[in-house]
Amino acid sequence: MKINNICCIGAGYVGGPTMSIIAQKCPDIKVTVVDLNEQRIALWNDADVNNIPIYEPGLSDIVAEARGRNLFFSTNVEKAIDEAQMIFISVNTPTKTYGLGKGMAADLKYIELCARQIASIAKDNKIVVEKSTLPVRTAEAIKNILDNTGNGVQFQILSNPEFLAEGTAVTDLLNPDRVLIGGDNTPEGAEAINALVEVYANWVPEKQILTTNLWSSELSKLTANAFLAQRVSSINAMSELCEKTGADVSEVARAIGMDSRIGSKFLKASVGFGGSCFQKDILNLVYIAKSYGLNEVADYWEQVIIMNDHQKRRFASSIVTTLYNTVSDKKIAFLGWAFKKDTNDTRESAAIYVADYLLNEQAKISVFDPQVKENKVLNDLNYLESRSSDLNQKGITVVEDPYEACKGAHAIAILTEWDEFKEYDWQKIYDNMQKPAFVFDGRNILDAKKMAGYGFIFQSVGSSN
Ligand SMILES: NC(=O)C1=CN([C@@H]2O[C@H](COP(=O)(O)OP(=O)(O)OC[C@H]3O[C@@H](n4cnc5c(N)ncnc54)[C@H](O)[C@@H]3O)[C@@H](O)[C@H]2O)C=CC1
Ligand SMILES: O=C(O)[C@H]1O[C@H](OP(=O)(O)OP(=O)(O)OC[C@H]2O[C@@H](n3ccc(=O)[nH]c3=O)[C@H](O)[C@@H]2O)[C@H](O)[C@@H](O)[C@@H]1O
Repeated sequence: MKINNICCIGAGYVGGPTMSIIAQKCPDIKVTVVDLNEQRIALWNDADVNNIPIYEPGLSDIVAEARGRNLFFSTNVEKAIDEAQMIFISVNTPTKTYGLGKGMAADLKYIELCARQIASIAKDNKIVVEKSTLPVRTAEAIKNILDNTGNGVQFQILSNPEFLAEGTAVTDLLNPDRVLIGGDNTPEGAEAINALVEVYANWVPEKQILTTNLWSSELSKLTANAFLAQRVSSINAMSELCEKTGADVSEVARAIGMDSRIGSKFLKASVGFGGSCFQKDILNLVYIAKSYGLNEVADYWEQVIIMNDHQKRRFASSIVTTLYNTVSDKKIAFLGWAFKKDTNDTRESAAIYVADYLLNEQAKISVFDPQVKENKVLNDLNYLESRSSDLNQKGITVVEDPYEACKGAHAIAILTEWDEFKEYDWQKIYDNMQKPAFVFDGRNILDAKKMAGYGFIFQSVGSSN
């Protein structure tokens, strides 16, 4: 079957960039991205393409090329579903905040809503593609809903998890290590798999397109994220030991990374991983393992989260202890709020938790992030419900100039590894701070010797300097 009309439900960090690349690489396919969020869709359609709602290097050029040609953003979900042969579900699957599985299981209510909507609208056979990250065996539930509430048309379910990382979404999508497609082991399943393989084959070499059964595909996504996060927690665990022993975690990472069995990527010690997915996907994995009675498996993976929480807390507490055990009314500058560089996404960013800790200690925090605006910072803090929004607003200010953020501060904490932080005039920053002036580099991006040369008392993660 040749696909010429695709719909994607969910115009977020995955749906938006993924569909933009499909549209760019497959000009013969009409791609419509739909979302219930009118404001988000309006921004995707903004005449000034620089206003698209997601900051990703290179993305606005691609949207400019394809939008209006074969790429469309719309709130008319029904029409797009009706017209499409293939429907990607790319909605959010956050951790449940209520009821059974609260705090661990994935909340599948948005997925179920999509399935019910597709079932009620579809008047011809459709291929439904799980793009969202889902618990293993979700396809079974989706199929049940589609088959039992539909209009008697045939549905094929595919699992096609997304492996892009934010900040590098465009290059990851253009040159993926692999594309994974899982489907039913039936002739109809194979036909659906082939239809999706053909879409990707427009730009991805076929040997990099893996096809598996549905459950392997669903579980591979959770496994990949668990392994990646586990590497960060492993190196962060070693960072604490380095600080005690005089070893330097960057040197250790380099030494072990040259072992080709270990590999050098994803070994950067940090203030802790953030992002919308690592924590949620591991908690989901832990929940699934527990639900099968696999308690040792669950405990093993849960430790990755426990270590990450510890890393964020110990970074924050070391600021307090180093500043003579009190930060009350002291100005602490935060450079960075996003969970990593080159994105405006702040979900689960370590910065939020470090700020929360310091606000409990009555610090006054001044934040600068090149891509994050004030309302997002406040929303992130309010979401934790640690204190009233009034108190959050009193404790934190967000400024548009890094030098202003640091002016008069007792300490600076680097929370995101934005490249521009390395280029600042650190002597000028030092001169305008309270003395002694402290820098806590949660991303190990600054040179310890140079920073000491300017006069700073400098601490980085995983080194006793
Ligand atoms: N953010 C990332 O880098 C990656 C995310 N994923 C997975 O992809 C999925 C989506 O993640 P994001 O794009 O980050 O989420 P997001 O929250 O940025 O976007 C999801 C969008 O779906 C929309 N939506 C929800 N229910 C809807 C409905 N019934 N009809 C129409 N629109 C609806 C929401 O309004 C929202 O705009 C999640 O399962 C996530 O785990 C996978 C790989 C990477
Ligand atoms: O499922 C998802 O959402 C995605 O999750 C991650 O991508 P992302 O969270 O966007 O970004 P990463 O580059 O993985 O970074 C995650 C966090 O780990 C931190 N990190 C990463 C690497 C490292 O060595 N050290 C480290 O502290 C980053 O700063 C960031 O806070 C995975 O890398 C993607 O493959 C996956 O598709």
